Amino acid sequence: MLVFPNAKLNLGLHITARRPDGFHTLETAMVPLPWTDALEILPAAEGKTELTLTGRPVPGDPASNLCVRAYELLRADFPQVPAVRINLHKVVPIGAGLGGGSADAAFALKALNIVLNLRLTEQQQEAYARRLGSDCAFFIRNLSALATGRGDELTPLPLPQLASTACKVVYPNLHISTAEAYAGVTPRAPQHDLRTALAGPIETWRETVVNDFEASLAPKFPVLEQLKQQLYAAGAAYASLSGSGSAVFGLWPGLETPPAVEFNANFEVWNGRL
Ligand SMILES: C[C@@](CO)(OP(=O)(O)O)[C@H](O)COP(=O)(O)OP(=O)(O)OC[C@H]1O[C@@H](n2ccc(N)nc2=O)[C@H](O)[C@@H]1O
Ligand SMILES: Nc1ncnc2c1ncn2[C@@H]1O[C@H](COP(=O)(O)OP(=O)(O)O)[C@@H](O)[C@H]1O
Repeated sequence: MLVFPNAKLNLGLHITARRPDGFHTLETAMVPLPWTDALEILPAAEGKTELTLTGRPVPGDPASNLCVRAYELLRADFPQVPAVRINLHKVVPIGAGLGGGSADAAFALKALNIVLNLRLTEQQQEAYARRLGSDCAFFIRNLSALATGRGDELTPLPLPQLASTACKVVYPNLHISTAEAYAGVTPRAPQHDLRTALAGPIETWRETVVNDFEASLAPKFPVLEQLKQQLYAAGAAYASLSGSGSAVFGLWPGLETPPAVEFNANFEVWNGRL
């Protein structure tokens, strides 16, 4: 079975408290971004589960790849399942705040559910996904949602303004560790109610929709603010860091495609619609 795990963007992100377990409570809107990897899961020819990686190099031991961890998690509960061959072609930038690894984990669970005929409900798949990462549960239903708690409590959040909006995502070739980014933030009460702010026209979001990672990352990574300013100079109605970065995106309501913008030649750019 061949699936295409897509990335996500965060629209606003409030880090509200540090929990005793070291994780943080947050509220953020998550929307699917159609920048995708390709993931194939097949019954294994021999009795051994194997992963083949192509495309962008994925840091870390292949045995700890989130696709393999998804399989191992299911096998612990369903020991009779056969071995599988997993082929992952990695496209989405890593350490970018685009949730690419989390998407691979969730899409692996969804594909394994079908290939191994496990008949898990979406709710059960979300429960497995949560165990692989805070962001993973979002990618099971893969619909725009308000995420609270650790980022895994999801409430549907339709955002009709995005239907006719062009989007540009810029990855400045910088790997930002999510754990380190959280460690640099001082939690605080939100200045605006996120749901109310996002109900307004996109043009108002510049004043009301904030990603709390931006202020703490800015001194260390000045390129992030520079990218936002470049996107605003090119007419974006809203520009922001996604998640814990380093990808920055801009939105152009009413446009089919975003305007061309000159970035450093080492940066990667995705243009399209959400
Ligand atoms: C910041 C966000 C916003 O959507 O996305 P990314 O920037 O990673 O894409 C997420 O909260 C990232 O979720 P995810 O990438 O799944 O994180 P996890 O694997 O669960 O945790 C990685 C590390 O981040 C920190 N962490 C994560 C989630 C959370 N609510 N509080 C935390 O403090 C912890 O230090 C944890 O060890
Ligand atoms: N399939 C995978 N794709 C990407 N990263 C993976 C994968 N499996 C494990 N990882 C690990 O997860 C880390 C961060 O993944 P990713 O979700 O892409 O970043 P972000 O948290 O910025 O959205 C990487 O440093 C990598 O070691």
